[in-house]
Amino acid sequence: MQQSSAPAPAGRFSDDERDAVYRAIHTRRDVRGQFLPDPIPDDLLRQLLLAAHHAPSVGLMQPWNFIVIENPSVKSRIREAFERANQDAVRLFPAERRALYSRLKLEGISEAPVNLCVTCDRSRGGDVVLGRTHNRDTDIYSTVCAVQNLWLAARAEGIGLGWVSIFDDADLRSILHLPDHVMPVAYLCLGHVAELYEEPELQARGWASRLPLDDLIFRDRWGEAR
Ligand SMILES: Cc1cc2c(cc1C)N(C[C@H](O)[C@H](O)[C@H](O)COP(=O)(O)O)c1[nH]c(=O)[nH]c(=O)c1N2
Repeated sequence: MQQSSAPAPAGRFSDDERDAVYRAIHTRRDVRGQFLPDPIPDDLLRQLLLAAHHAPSVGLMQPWNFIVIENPSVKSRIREAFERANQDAVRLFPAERRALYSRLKLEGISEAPVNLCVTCDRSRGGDVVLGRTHNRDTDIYSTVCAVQNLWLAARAEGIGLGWVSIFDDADLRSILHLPDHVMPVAYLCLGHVAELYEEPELQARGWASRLPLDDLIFRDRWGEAR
């Protein structure tokens, strides 16, 4: 017999619950330099990973894996990979931005007690996955949804999280022994934090700023460039 579970009524959030969700969204920050050395208890880390694991995914593919990295020698190889990539990165910016770029702290690999690589197993679910038939990259999008869930849950738990993407993919693959069908999607640094920036650190440091929302909304103006 086929099993089914009927949809339950959509419970409304209380005002406090709703405010808490928005607070997590609006005060979530990318953390690089504010990590404390205190360890993250295993059950708390598991809670965060459970939040990630409840992300939406194409065809319920759940293509993610979570590689937990705490070993200092692995971290130090990752840090070296970052350094190599970052030396290339700085040269790509116009000369007048390079000094500011070089002053930015863009990772907390060694300081964060836990590093996490969130990967996407592109073969999970077989060749044909519902919803992925016409856009193969939806598995990667799903994995990014898991990262965002993790990021928001971490914020609610007082855990800082920083995403580091300045790597040569081949370095991450080789250090973490990833097979070809597994893609490293996000390299994350996690740890307790004493304080958080009130605005994106890149904005506080004059690198970029949040765009006005109204400039990004297009409604019934299909003829116009966007
Ligand atoms: C895909 C992706 C990749 C990266 C980032 C984010 C995302 C989504 N961010 C963090 C990014 O700079 C930050 O989110 C924005 O500046 C906005 O700041 P808040 O996250 O709101 O604090 C980031 N930060 C950093 O210091 N080094 C990095 O390599 C990256 N890479």
